[in-house]
Amino acid sequence: MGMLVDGVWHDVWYDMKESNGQFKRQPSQFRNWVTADGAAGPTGSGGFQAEPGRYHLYVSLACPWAHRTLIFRKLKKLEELISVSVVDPLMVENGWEFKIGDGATGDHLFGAATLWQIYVKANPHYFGRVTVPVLWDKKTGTIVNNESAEIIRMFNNAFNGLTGSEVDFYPEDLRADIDAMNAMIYDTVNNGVYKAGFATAQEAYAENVGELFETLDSLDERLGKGRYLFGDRQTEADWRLFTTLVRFDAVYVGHFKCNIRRIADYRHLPGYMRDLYQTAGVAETVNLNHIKQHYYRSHKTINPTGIVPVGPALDLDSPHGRAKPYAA
Ligand SMILES: N[C@@H](CCC(=O)N[C@@H](CS)C(=O)NCC(=O)O)C(=O)O
Repeated sequence: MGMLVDGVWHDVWYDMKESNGQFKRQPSQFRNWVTADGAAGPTGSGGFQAEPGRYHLYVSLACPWAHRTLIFRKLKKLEELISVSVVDPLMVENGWEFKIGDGATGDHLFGAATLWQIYVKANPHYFGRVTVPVLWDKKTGTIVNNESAEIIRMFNNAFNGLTGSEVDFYPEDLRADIDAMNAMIYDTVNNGVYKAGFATAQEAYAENVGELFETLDSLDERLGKGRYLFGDRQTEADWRLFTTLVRFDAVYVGHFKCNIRRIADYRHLPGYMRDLYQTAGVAETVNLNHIKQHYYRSHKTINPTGIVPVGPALDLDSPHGRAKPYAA
């Protein structure tokens, strides 16, 4: 684990002294958008037109943020258009590394050894953390964007003219509600588990765990009234929640000490999670081995022995029971 300082790699853990033991996630720095016609998106500059074969995704199968982009690539029929390289699950002194085997693919574009080398290709003076996912432009040789929330928005619509995909996970009439739901889920659930797990002060940990379970309790209640977060319409908000839920009992309960309840203990969340998991194509994006290997072996300050727990036994393929009574 480390960061780049003026393009030079340094092996350093998160500095939390300034923040009273609270984990603060750094904003992503590459913020251009791929658009249908190459016009600039909401941030950054233009010149990144949706074209088959032009873009490449760098992901970790362990990472919940990168996982969103893989799900959207699958559901939006982008597999033929956007290629992917998968990093090794272990992230230690060199950060994310490229190795081949057991689901890790190596770097298909440059044969690089580490992800930081890709960041330096895009910006030789890059200063900051080296995170997945990364959306790379083969044509101009740079990183278009390294913010998963934005990459999934691009995938949702920029390539529709090429794929013919019409499914819309961010429909106009629900946008404000989806944004509000995302904000709550991001802060207290997606990032909430990290804020609990990386906390180095008891109070910071307890506060974040409390907020996390308050949100999970309220979501469980909401999911008693509809199949998805917005009734019978599957949206971006469901997929953003899913990537944390599917890691929860295997990793966050033990490794991040988010252990007031398991997802399995809830009434509606387990079936909801399996429903999403069983959506065509999604199971192939879930790699519980990478997930467990990454967290338990990479965070030496949390789990110094690097022992990976054998359990829990999860059955994501069992019937989800969610299609009724919610179907109209
Ligand atoms: N805001 C980013 C966050 C991505 C992120 O933090 N990824 C983690 C893996 S789960 C990472 O690569 N961390 C490396 C580091 O912080 O040094 C996004 O959603 O794309």
